[in-house]
Amino acid sequence: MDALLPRPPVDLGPGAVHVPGWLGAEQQRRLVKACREWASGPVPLRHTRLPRGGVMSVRTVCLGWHWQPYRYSRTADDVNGRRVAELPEWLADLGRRAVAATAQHEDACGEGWTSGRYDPDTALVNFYDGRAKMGMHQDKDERSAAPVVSLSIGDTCRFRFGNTEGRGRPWTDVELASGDLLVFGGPARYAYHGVTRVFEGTGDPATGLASGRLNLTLRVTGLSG
Ligand SMILES: O=C(O)CCC(=O)C(=O)O
Ligand SMILES: [Fe+2]
Repeated sequence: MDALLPRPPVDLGPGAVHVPGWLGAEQQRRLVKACREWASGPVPLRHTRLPRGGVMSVRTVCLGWHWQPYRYSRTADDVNGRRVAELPEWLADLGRRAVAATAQHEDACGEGWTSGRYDPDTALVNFYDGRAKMGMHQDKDERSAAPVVSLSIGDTCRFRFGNTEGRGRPWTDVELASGDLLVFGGPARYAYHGVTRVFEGTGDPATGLASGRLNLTLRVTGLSG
């Protein structure tokens, strides 16, 4: 299908670019395999607990830094207290290539996002089953305004990209399919966004993921230590 109907990159407003089919089949397989390993430890894939007692429907494992609402730490204090796995250099490299791939959109983004070296130090790996969703939120626990690089594998989802003012409209709904890249930085860095639906059974099992959806976001925490 991808080859039959190539989908060109789309700007989702200043600072946000969606590049369909950016990851090749081999890269997707490699990522699925790696995610499976990360999901088994040292910190297991888990439903993140929210401060008010709820749990997120997605399951998450973190690399480099552990995220829990609403901070980063080196150890997974809300799971098993262990230090999270390192963010591998090959994944940081993939993030750099992702940012470079969207460089032609930089003009639309005001402040340059490709001017410095992109050095992500954390990745959040989210797994969605057919019922999982993610409510509208900002990625704002990082102390750096560097862009967020998002990679999707498996089932297609409906991703809602909103505005920086609040959870409501205006927003743009896009379908993120297996292999798609999304980068948001500059004026879009603090835009609200979420996943309203996963379309079960739309992923290709050849990726190694028999069902569900994986999303990896690479970020710069701006933290040290
Ligand atoms: O799954 C996605 O596409 C978005 C994930 C996300 O927004 C997050 O992890 O903060
Ligand atoms: Fe997010």
